[in-house]
Amino acid sequence: MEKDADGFYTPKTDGSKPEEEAKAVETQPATEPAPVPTSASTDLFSSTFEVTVTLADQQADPDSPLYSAKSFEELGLNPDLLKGVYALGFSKPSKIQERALPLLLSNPPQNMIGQSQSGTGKTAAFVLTMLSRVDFSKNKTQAICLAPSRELARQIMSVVVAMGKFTPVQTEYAIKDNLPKDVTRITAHIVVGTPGTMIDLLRRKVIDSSEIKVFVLDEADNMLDQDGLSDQTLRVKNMLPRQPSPQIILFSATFPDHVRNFANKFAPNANKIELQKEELSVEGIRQFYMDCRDAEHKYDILVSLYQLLTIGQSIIFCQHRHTADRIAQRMVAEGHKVASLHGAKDAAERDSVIDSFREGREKVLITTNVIARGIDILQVNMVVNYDLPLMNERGSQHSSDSRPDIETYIHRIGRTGRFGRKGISVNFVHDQRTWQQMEEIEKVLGKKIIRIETNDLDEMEEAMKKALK
Ligand SMILES: Nc1ncnc2c1ncn2[C@@H]1O[C@H](COP(=O)(O)OP(=O)(O)OP(=O)(O)O)[C@@H](O)[C@H]1O
Repeated sequence: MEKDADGFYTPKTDGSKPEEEAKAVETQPATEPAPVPTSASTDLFSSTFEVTVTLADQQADPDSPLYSAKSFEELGLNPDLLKGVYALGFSKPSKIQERALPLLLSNPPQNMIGQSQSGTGKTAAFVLTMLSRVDFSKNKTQAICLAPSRELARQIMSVVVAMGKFTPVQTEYAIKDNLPKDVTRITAHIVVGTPGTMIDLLRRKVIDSSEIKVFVLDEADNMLDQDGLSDQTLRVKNMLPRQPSPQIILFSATFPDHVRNFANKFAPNANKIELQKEELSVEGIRQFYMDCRDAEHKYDILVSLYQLLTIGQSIIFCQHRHTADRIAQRMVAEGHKVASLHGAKDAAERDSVIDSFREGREKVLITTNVIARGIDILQVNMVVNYDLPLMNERGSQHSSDSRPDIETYIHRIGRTGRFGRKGISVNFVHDQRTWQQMEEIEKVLGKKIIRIETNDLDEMEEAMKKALK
């Protein structure tokens, strides 16, 4: 894999589509995802802070989710995929990769419900399975993958393209505004997208589902949650072949009980890899909170944190789209450089904002739950919960439910501390209610959330430095 000076790789451009199919659909997506950084084996964290623990140390520690006793060679991957894995800079599998891949690749194919902490390499496990199961000699769609956001679908695609670099794989997106309206046929081996567009393509028979043999749901608990995308996900499943039914692969860092039951029905007789409740959050993420006087004070504190937010990169999560926009506009008007991203922006703008953040051109991203899950940007060392995530944001069924949304909290803070790196999260609380919500999060996760004085930025900086060491 070619890396540029900053250690980024360039995804393969797939121009190998036969002529007549190329007429039906452009093989290249309208917007290419930004390159995803590779994981150098020891260069964990490039900021002004010194890092003392190396990835190699963590991968040798049996208590770490990154630990593995095996090598990639021992996991049954074909040589072209091994080349792809090594070209990405992976030297050893993580625990979830070591455990899941032999099960995922064994024959006859079996379903999988796999859980592992954020940033521990689930994507590679399901991407390698899709690539392993495709018969490249057939120009038919054989694997589909659904994710809850276009940003995540684009990121997954960049991993498919990178890991499949030494194979003739053809890929296509099923995300809004990425295909010509009059497209009549997609023959790409692997299609990655979001449920609405995937339904549309299957319904119109643009994707012929008859040879689909792998069906992946990333962020599966979200894709199967009644308050989330379960209706749409079910519709996709109902359009896939019944006999033989595809191998169904569900992955997430969280599987709350109410979704797990449904997941068991959705992926019957699945092999299961589960986490205990106390293992849910990642060790390398230090959690803090700041006690703000009122809602307006939250804004002042955020602004006063700006220097710290830009040491590495930061993601600020708000409850509402308009809050994200308003904060971003105010900060920009006051001379700060920040970007905002949410689901009300059009596709082209969303792509350009996330790409620019991924490439480090923007250092502070103010957003909503739209990118709470899956997004993998190694330089993000700080997450701020400007508003805590609440159950009532999940959907209409919970419209008056102001309990904290623990799963979304875990995913949000998991945007930092990726694959053994250090990171910090800061929660803003500003009244009795938000205080109680945070206490509940603390209780459920069993991890101390440490107070930092809002008027002592030196303390904040010190605490940050310590947490990131
Ligand atoms: N074996 C490996 N060696 C080195 N780096 C790896 C390995 N596997 C994955 N990575 C890197 O670790 C990072 C996190 O991986 P990934 O995005 O798949 O996490 P995840 O488990 O899907 O997280 P989330 O639950 O947040 O979606 C990525 O940058 C990926 O390239």
